[in-house]
Parts: sequence; C-alpha cells; structure tokens
Amino acid sequence: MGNELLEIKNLTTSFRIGDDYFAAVDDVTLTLNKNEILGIVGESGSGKSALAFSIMGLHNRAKIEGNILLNNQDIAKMSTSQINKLRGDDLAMIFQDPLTALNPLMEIGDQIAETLILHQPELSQKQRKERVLELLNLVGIPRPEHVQQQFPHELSGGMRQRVVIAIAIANVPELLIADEPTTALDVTIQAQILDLIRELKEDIHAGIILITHDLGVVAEMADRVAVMYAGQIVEIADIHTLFENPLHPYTKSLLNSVPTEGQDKLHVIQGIVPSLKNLPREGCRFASRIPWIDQSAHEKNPILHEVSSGHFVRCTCHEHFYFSDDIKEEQANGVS
Ligand SMILES: Nc1ncnc2c1ncn2[C@@H]1O[C@H](COP(=O)(O)OP(=O)(O)OP(=O)(O)O)[C@@H](O)[C@H]1O
Repeated sequence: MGNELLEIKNLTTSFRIGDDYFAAVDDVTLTLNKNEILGIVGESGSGKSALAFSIMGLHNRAKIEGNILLNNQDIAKMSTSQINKLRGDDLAMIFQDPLTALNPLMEIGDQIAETLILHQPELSQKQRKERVLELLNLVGIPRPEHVQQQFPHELSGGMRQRVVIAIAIANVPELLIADEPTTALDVTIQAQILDLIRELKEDIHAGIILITHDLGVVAEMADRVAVMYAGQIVEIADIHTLFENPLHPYTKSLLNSVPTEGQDKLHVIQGIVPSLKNLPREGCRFASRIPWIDQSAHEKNPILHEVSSGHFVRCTCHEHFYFSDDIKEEQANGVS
C-alpha cells in the first residue's frame, strides 16, 4: 500500500429529487497519497463539491454508496459521532467563503481555541493559548496577539481566509480539502493563500484535495489532476501529462478556453453541464456538447482507459475529436 492516504472506490452520491435519487457523483474511484496535492477541476455543476462533502461526511440527506477509505477506515460507513470526531481532527476542510465559515460573534482566538478544546482536550489553557498564537503565526497573520482578540468583520478577506486555514490545520489533519479556497479573494491575495497552502503541505505532510474551476491554480499547485464532468471523472493524470498531452475532449476544451501567451482565439465550450435530473445516464455524457463528432466515436458504456502509466481517459471519442472552430476556419480558408 505504501503512501496511500485516501482511497475512494466506486463512490456514488445521490440526491433525492421528487420520488427518485439522482447521482451527482457517479461511480468515482481515485486515490490520494500522503504529501500530495490532487486537483479536481470541472465546470459548475460537475459534482466537485458533492464529492468533497461526501468525503467530509457532510451530506446527511444524500445516499452514499461505495467506499471512502482514509487510512483504511471507511468514512462512508461511519456513524455521525465517529465522523464528527474525525472532522477537524484527521480530516479538515477550507471552504470558499471565509465569512460564512467563521462565527461573526466570536473572537478569532476563541474560534481557534474551540477546535483545540474539542480535539486536543489534554492541552492546558496555557498550552492552548500558545498554540493559538503559533497557528496565527504559521498562517502569516501579523501581530497575532492583537488579531486573536478581533472579530471576523474587523479583518480583510485574505486575513479571514488565513484564520479559516489556521482552524483547519489546528489539529494537524492528514487530509485537507480546499474547496475553491481563493475564489472569494482578490487576485494578489489569491497567490498568497495558494503559497500558504503549498507551504502547509510541506509543514504538516497532509494530503490535499484542491477543488477549483481555475486551471491556472491547478497548474501551479497540483501534483495530479482529476477532471470531472457530469458527476464522473473523465480524465486523470499527473500535472505535466494533463497539460502537455490532454486527451478527453472536455479537458482539451477547458484548456483551450484559458487565455495563454501567443494564442489568438479562445475556445468557447458549447452549452452547459446538464442539471442533475436531466443528466444523460447512458453513453458518453459529453457527447451532446460536441455534436459535430460522429456518434460512432463514442463508447456505449464509456469506461476509464489507462492510456499510459497513471493516465486514464474515459470513452474512445478522444481518438476522433477535433475542435469545430478548426473546421470552420479551414472551410473559410478554402481547405477541404
Ligand atoms: N443537496 C442537493 N440536493 C439536490 N441536488 C444537489 C445538491 N447538492 C448539489 N446538487 C446538484 O448536484 C450537481 C453537482 O453539484 P456540485 O455543487 O457538486 O457541483 P460543483 O462542480 O461543485 O459546482 P460549483 O463549482 O458551482 O460548486 C448539481 O447539479 C447540483 O445542482
């Protein structure tokens, strides 16, 4: 087994809509190693947060099938009290919006101390106070003695996110999930927070799942990337392979929709991720967004194929894929 921290096997998370359950995460299998950052990318509605919340045991009304093994213990089979104990201890999450993650009526220092009281009751009051200051220092908050007595609204967005991170790492989690941790922040602050998360990986040797729709963030941060579309992983590879040899039409479309140096036109992905109720459950889920590709290019029941060591891609349609813009351009230039 070696370095594996998290092993997700055939995870399906379904929500009840009317009389039926619909899978927002559909048969996802992946692993995360210790000391590794796994990026999860995909458009809004692709199931990234549903996956993160399933790992955190925060979907109390969803139907969860499959296994979520953290150090060989199955989170998916735990009782609420077991998972509550794990959460904030071995398992922690940094949410998108620091303001909603913090208690507006409680001093910063007390909010950090609260998680220490819960998960490290053996600490004396003096040790706890020292640890609060140490954590504020670790996340780069200047004048921690002063800041610990402040309330969330007295801090900037970037400082608040640092506090959220201090709470998340207070008990040295083995697994840290960051769900769009910089989306609510200014661009300059984003870079600082990402640097901080990267440093923390080294400091606490955590495995980190970084959820984002921003491929630039993934390129800078992740060791491996899983691309999600309509509840499924459509491609997974190490960071270099994914950026240098993307295969799935969705991955290629995402990469082509990001501005890069020397690129004169951006690709626009047609359509949107279908709503949960209207997701096609058979065939290639991306087919409707690349209608110019012949139906015969798609597999009937697309599976993940290992195309090279550690590089998996779903469906055979990638072998026949081209951008429709290229054809239009060729036609305009008289190339047949
Ligand atoms: N509690 C819920 N009940 C019903 N449907 C839900 C629930 N939570 C999420 N969904 C649906 O599941 C699908 C996946 O949502 P999810 O939030 O995981 O996507 P996402 O990729 O994280 O998007 P975003 O980047 O916007 O957060 C969407 O169609 C969403 O509407």
